[in-house]
Amino acid sequence: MDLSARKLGLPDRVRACLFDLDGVLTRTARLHAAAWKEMFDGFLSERATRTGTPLVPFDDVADYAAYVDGKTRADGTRSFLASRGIHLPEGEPGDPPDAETVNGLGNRKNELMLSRLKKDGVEVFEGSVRYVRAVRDAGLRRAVVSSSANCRDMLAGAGIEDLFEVGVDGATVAREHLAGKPAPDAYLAAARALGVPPDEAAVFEDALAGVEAGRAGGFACVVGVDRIGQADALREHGANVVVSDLAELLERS
Ligand SMILES: O=P(O)(O)OC[C@H]1O[C@@H](O)[C@H](O)[C@@H](O)[C@@H]1O
Repeated sequence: MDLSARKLGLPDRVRACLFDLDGVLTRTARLHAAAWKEMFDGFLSERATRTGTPLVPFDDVADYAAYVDGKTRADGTRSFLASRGIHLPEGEPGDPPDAETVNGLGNRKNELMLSRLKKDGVEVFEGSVRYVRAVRDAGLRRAVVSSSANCRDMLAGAGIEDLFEVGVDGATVAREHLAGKPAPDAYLAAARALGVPPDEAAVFEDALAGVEAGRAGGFACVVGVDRIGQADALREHGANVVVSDLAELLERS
């Protein structure tokens, strides 16, 4: 029996922990949600004026959780637009931020996100950092698995990059043509890079698309991290256990 994993509130067979970034390790999910709202509301309002239809703004809680949270920038853009019956051309990665394409809107959101990051900086959840240190001290392997192409900069900005041996992020997903969350591919790639089979690895996620990815990958345990009162939805989408802070897992065991 491996007592190390048990002290971390995880099944005995767990040898690796795979952490999402935004909303699990760093307090950046609300910055993403605000940047998405600013971008989509600008786009929707121009469109409403042009077509003479009423403006229904982006809901930064409900729309964010259902269509955008946890997904890559392009998948989030497409998914929300589809929920409103809007289909735009893909365009090119280098499209200017005023282009009416999936890439153009994504680039517009990224400009807004980067200026918010510059202003607010990257704050961590202290309980999460304490937990990751306990995971390291127990001798378990550690990876970050994020859909964000800004993941490396955010880890560096938060000063926690040294805690992780492997990083699979939005840039990796694009470069290696992986399917984004809710597909399990990014988590499976991280487990493979650590040399640990999925049924000996735990996934830590705050997004519905993220816990779905954990369930689809056949991981030993999917820990849902509930920051916004969506514990039931996290369970329905694949979490085996839900906590409001990772430090709770240390206190439990
Ligand atoms: O636009 P980025 O930084 O590449 O991030 C993509 C996505 O990354 C995910 O981690 C966030 O949950 C989403 O909100 C975000 O949209």
